[in-house]
Amino acid sequence: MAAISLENLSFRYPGASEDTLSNLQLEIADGEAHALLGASGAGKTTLLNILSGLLFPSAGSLRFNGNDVSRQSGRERRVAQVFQFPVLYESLSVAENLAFPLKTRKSDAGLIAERIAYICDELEICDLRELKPAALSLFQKQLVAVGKALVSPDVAMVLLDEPLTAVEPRTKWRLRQTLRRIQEDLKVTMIYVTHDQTEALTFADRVSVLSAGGLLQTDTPERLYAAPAHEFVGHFVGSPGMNFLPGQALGLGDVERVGFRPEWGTLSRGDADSPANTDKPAAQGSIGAEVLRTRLQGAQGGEAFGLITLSTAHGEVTVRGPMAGNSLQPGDGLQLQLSRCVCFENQTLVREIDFL
Ligand SMILES: Nc1ncnc2c1ncn2[C@@H]1O[C@H](COP(=O)(O)OP(=O)(O)OP(=O)(O)O)[C@@H](O)[C@H]1O
Repeated sequence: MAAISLENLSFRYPGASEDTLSNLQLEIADGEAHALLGASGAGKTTLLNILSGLLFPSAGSLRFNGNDVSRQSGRERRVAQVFQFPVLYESLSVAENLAFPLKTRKSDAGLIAERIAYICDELEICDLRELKPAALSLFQKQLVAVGKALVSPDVAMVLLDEPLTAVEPRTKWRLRQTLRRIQEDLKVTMIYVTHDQTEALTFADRVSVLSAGGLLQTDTPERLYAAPAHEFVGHFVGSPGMNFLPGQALGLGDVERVGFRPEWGTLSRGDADSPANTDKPAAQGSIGAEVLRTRLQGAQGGEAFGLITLSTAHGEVTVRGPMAGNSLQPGDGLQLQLSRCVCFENQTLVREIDFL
């Protein structure tokens, strides 16, 4: 397995006037489960193609275990890839499909048999060995494709390109869990490329958020959530994303903007001294608000629970929490108390504040 490092890596498509990827700096540890997360057009496919050796960087370098592999083919780098749609030979059995990468490298029969047994055991697909792909579910086919990627004993890294795309919806979570288990068991360096934050945050040890060809943050899922380095990350990660208000709204006039997650707010009935929709800065961490609308999501501990959109003097915000027996009505005056917020200058994180 390999540690991967990108050093000031940039890429520009021939004829383009701007770089599609600019100055990427990234260190991925040997055996790490890493996710590249970004919206459509962020540059994920371009970076994936650079990692797999289909494209070469225009500037900077890509290193595997310290060796510059920027100009090597995927085969030389020993990169294996799992695509959105399982790539299997329909005329070959599962065992023969698994053997294929080793046969093309002229591995000896003993090693091939040993590796197929090992992979089938690890992926729990021993009962599928003699079946042809046509007899398999999409879930099973993708599992075999993962097996093909892992079968070579000297694979340096496995790239997973939106691997759940083609799998039946009800088995997506199972494949994601299986991938995670395999990664942990085999300690393979895996890079999972996706636009889906749930997939990225539940699969990876660390996630890199890519936007407009730049890396905004590389961090653990917990830190991405609690301390987004950039406002875009706060907005993009989480469902719904982070709320933003001017610093002055919370009496934090020394910072430009504050962000808080819907989960970081609790609501209480407003009092006469804290009317909603006034410009008066509130005590730090507390602000007057008025209910705009509510959206029931379910119940927790027998109490209605959902999203409450509030109007404040400084803009709308959304809070997740109990809906007081669903008795909240549009127009109700409330007090919003935050447990935590993060502060931004020029869209960049400058301070984290825990109020409680
Ligand atoms: N062959 C190409 N020539 C010129 N520009 C390209 C080419 N391929 C992609 N691009 C541009 O590079 C940028 C990044 O595209 P890329 O496909 O890497 O993004 P992505 O994050 O994978 O998006 P998606 O999830 O939609 O595939 C886009 O602006 C795209 O238009």
